Order: sequence, then structure tokens, then C-alpha cells
Amino acid sequence: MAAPSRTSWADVADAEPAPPAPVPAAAPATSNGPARADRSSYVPPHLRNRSSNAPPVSSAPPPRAAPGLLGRPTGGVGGRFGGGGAPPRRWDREPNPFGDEEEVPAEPVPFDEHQNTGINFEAYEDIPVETSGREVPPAVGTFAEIDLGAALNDNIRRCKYVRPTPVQRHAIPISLAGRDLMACAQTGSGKTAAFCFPIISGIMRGPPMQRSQRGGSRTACPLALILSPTRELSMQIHEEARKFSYQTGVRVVVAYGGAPITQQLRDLERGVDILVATPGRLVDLLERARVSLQSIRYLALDEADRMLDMGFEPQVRRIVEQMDMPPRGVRQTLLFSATFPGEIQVSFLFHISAVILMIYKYFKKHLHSI
Ligand SMILES: Nc1ncnc2c1ncn2[C@@H]1O[C@H](COP(=O)(O)OP(=O)(O)OP(=O)(O)O)[C@@H](O)[C@H]1O
Repeated sequence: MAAPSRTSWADVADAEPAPPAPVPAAAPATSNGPARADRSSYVPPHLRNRSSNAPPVSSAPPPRAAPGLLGRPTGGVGGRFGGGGAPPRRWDREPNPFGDEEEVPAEPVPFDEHQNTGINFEAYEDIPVETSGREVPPAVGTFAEIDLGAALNDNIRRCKYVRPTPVQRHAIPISLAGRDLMACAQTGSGKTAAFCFPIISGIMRGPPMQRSQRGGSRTACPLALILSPTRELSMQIHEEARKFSYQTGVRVVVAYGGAPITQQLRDLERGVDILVATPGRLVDLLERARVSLQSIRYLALDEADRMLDMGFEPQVRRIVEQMDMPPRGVRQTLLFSATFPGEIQVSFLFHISAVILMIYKYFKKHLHSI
């Protein structure tokens, strides 16, 4: 097969400049996510389990487990984010994205005791999944097998997810191992959690970021960027990500076009760990220097095929290749697509040492209410 003539979205090394393209119009929005408690200044995740009103648990920095292969602690789940601390935490005032749902019981409830949300779990074993790549981390059968941390596990129980969907079973261990990933799975297959869980878990366990490294008060420096093609999908991802990150100290902000930028700027000023954005609005924020990508450790592209179809390639290439995004190898790239078009195959098969994950198309027929 002939070598591709262009570089990957995820390869910053020898990118050609691409001109900016206009932001597609979207329907007006009334709000940019739910209201949040006032925060006078941004507190990085590693400091958020300390209340300004309560004495710190210890004057010494919290102990860190020895780093694993990828710099992740190899110790028990949770760590400094895992809950259990007595003093009130900064995010105790966080609005509950689960609404009136009951709180997670103090005693962990076995995952299997929960009701699922409509996916036919019985059909899981029949769904063919193909992986390619070197030394692909093995899939898991349950969430309990994955070391995601106590707070995230609580939220998985709050979501009433009984067991991982096929894309989650495969993608989460691959992502947690620090590998780049290209996953082809249909809409509704649980892709959002497949990229959110490793990102949230990674941020919770990652090295503490110094305030000085997080940019000035007017320049937000997220640790993770989730790009999605539409305002609706961005809002949906934001909503899900807020549930998954509830009481973890990880802050999620959304920015999309077709809505006033003012509220989005205010949200960004309060601090952001995970930024969910449409490409056009993100380019705008980058040009205004209100967002810097210098701290990005995780880049997720959702519905990559749709982004190409909608003509966002120039913006995406600009974001990934021409701004201050760390290069691949420094950041981790997770690319999700419902189809597997040639352009994406070329980019990823030839330029990225990524694990390729194919969840076969007839997966969708197994997704029906029970
Ligand atoms: N492990 C799970 N167990 C039960 N329900 C799940 C699980 N994972 C995801 N879901 C639910 O399945 C539905 C579809 O998931 P999700 O929106 O993440 O799919 P998706 O592949 O990202 O779809 P889209 O392409 O529309 O974004 C959601 O209601 C989600 O809450």
C-alpha cells in the first residue's frame, strides 16, 4: 500500500499549516451547562481535597504511590481523590448531576445488583471485537477489574452501569495503559464512558500540577481535550462527564459555537481540567488566548468521521498540529469513530502506534430495551 501523503491529525511533527475555516452555525443556547457554586479562584485537582475552612489533613504533601509503567501510581484505588477524607472538600458544594438520585450507599454494592439502562447485556458475549496493535492490553469483563479509583467507581454505580459495554471492556484498559487508541464503534455503544473513565482516572492519579503551570487567570490550561463535531454532542458529553467526575475534584467545562461565549469564558476562568469543545469555538478561544493547550495530556476525538464529513478537518488539524498541544508520545490520543473511513485509516495505521479496535457493526442490533 502506498505511503500516505499527509500526516495524521495526531502528529504535530511535520504538519502543513491549514487555514482557519468558519464555525458552522448552530442553534442558540440558553446556557452553557448548569450553574455552579461560586469559586473565587481555581484550585488544581491535587489540592481540592483540602478545605479552606478546615485544617489540612497533614502539613506534608499527601503520599504518592510509586509510579507504574506510565507514571500512574500502582497503589490502591482512590488515592488523594478516592474519598474517605474527613474534612469537607472543595467540591462538596458541587451540584449533584444525578439530580434526586439516591446517594451511593456507604457500603459498596456489588455491580451486578444494579439495574442497567437498557442495553441487553446478555448479548455481550456474542459481539465480535477485533484488536490490532502490539501487546494489546487484555479486555476486562467487569468494572471491578479496572483500577479506576473509589470516587469514579461510586459514580459508575450511581449511573447504574452494571458492566462495561464491549467498547469499554477493550478501550478502557488500553487507554489506562497509556496507549493511543483508534476505536470504531457505533453510536450508542458507550464510547463516552470509554474515553471519559481513563481520562478522569488519569487526571485524578496524575502528577500534581502547579498553579503556575496552569496558565494565568485568563488563560485556561486544561489537562484533557475532548473534541466533538456538534454542540448537541458536546453538551451530551459534558453532561455525562460531569456525572462521571462528580466529587472527584476533576472539573469539566464545555465550549461550543452558536452560543454566547461570555458564560463559557466565565466557566473557563473558574478552572478546567477537561474541556469538551467543538473545533470552531475552540479555535476562537485559542486565538483569544483564553485557552492554552500546553498542558494537554489526553486528546479525545469523538465521532471523528463526522468531524471530517462536516468539514472540520482544517480546524482539527490546526488545533492538534499548529497550536501549543504537546506532541504525541507526550499526550495520549484517543480517537473514536462510528465508521472507519480511509482517511482515518491512513492517518492512524501509518503514523500512530495506536491500538485499533473494531467493534463490529452489527453491535447496534444488540442494543435494545429489555
Ligand atoms: N456500561 C454501561 N452500562 C449501561 N449503560 C451504559 C453503559 N455505558 C453507557 N451506557 C449508556 O448507554 C447510552 C449510550 O452511551 P453513550 O452515549 O456513551 O454512547 P456513545 O457511543 O457515546 O453514543 P454517541 O455516539 O451517541 O455519543 C447512554 O445512555 C449511557 O448512559
